[in-house]
Amino acid sequence: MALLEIENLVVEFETASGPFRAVNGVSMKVHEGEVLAIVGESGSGKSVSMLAAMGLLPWTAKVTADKLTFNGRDLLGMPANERRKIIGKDIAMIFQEPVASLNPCFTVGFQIEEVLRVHMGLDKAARRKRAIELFQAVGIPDPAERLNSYPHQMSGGQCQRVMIAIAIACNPKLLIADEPTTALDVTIQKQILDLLMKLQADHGMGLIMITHNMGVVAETADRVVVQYKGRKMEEADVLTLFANPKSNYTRALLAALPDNATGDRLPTISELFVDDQVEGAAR
Ligand SMILES: Nc1ncnc2c1ncn2[C@@H]1O[C@H](COP(=O)(O)OP(=O)(O)OP(=O)(O)O)[C@@H](O)[C@H]1O
Repeated sequence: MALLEIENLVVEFETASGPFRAVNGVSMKVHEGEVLAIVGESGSGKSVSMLAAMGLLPWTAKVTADKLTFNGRDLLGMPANERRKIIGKDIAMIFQEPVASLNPCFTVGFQIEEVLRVHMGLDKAARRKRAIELFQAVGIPDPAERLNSYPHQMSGGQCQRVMIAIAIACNPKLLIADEPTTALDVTIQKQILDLLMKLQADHGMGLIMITHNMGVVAETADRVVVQYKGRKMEEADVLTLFANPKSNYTRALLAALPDNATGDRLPTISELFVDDQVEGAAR
């Protein structure tokens, strides 16, 4: 059975100029221990698809799907309090802006221990012990001391490590990483990706890697979903996608990689891809 199964997901936002369809009939599956990359340019609906699955969109979003299940359980049909028990525990998410994702008013120790209190029911001493273990696991030096720091006292890379520690605190079955390295320095990006891949392998988690970066896809993914303007354009295992892309949009994404540049100037996606091909999108 798939860990997360999505069929024909549609997300519409109510806006001042009328309804806006951000996700248009997307389907995908993620299995235990599998790394699925969702790739596409900014605005293609990658984050909104996953926030919809997590139930984290604002009330202006209308979410429908033929199927939206986690471990066989219907996420859309279940009461909000049931869903909250799954989100943050069995499914965890990390975001692009690690500093902004943490609460500036509380120490990072308080924030990780709160997750352990709410979802795991650990007492104070057990929470502290586990928090130190988790900080060690994500490579934060002097973990016992660092627990007393506020987010602004840590670098972006350290804050992302804290976010990852919080995300894995309850041993999730599925981790959704939304552009986890985009806001970080290039040298730190590789360290964070390596850390995520190590944790995924050690814990056998399913991992959904949302990215606009084909390099990240090549380094991490088993399978890839390519999205454009809210639609799924293509889905393939990573080797097939790079060797034999089916959709023109995927070909355009690959041709825009610096390694594939042939002339003086790198072509843009819009030069390489004509939009009317979106009608041929995969379901
Ligand atoms: N609350 C909202 N109200 C209205 N439109 C929204 C809302 N949230 C997102 N959108 C729109 O939905 C579309 C998809 O956004 P989404 O964030 O999923 O894109 P993305 O592919 O993840 O790109 P990025 O990498 O830039 O986040 C965008 O056009 C965005 O402006």
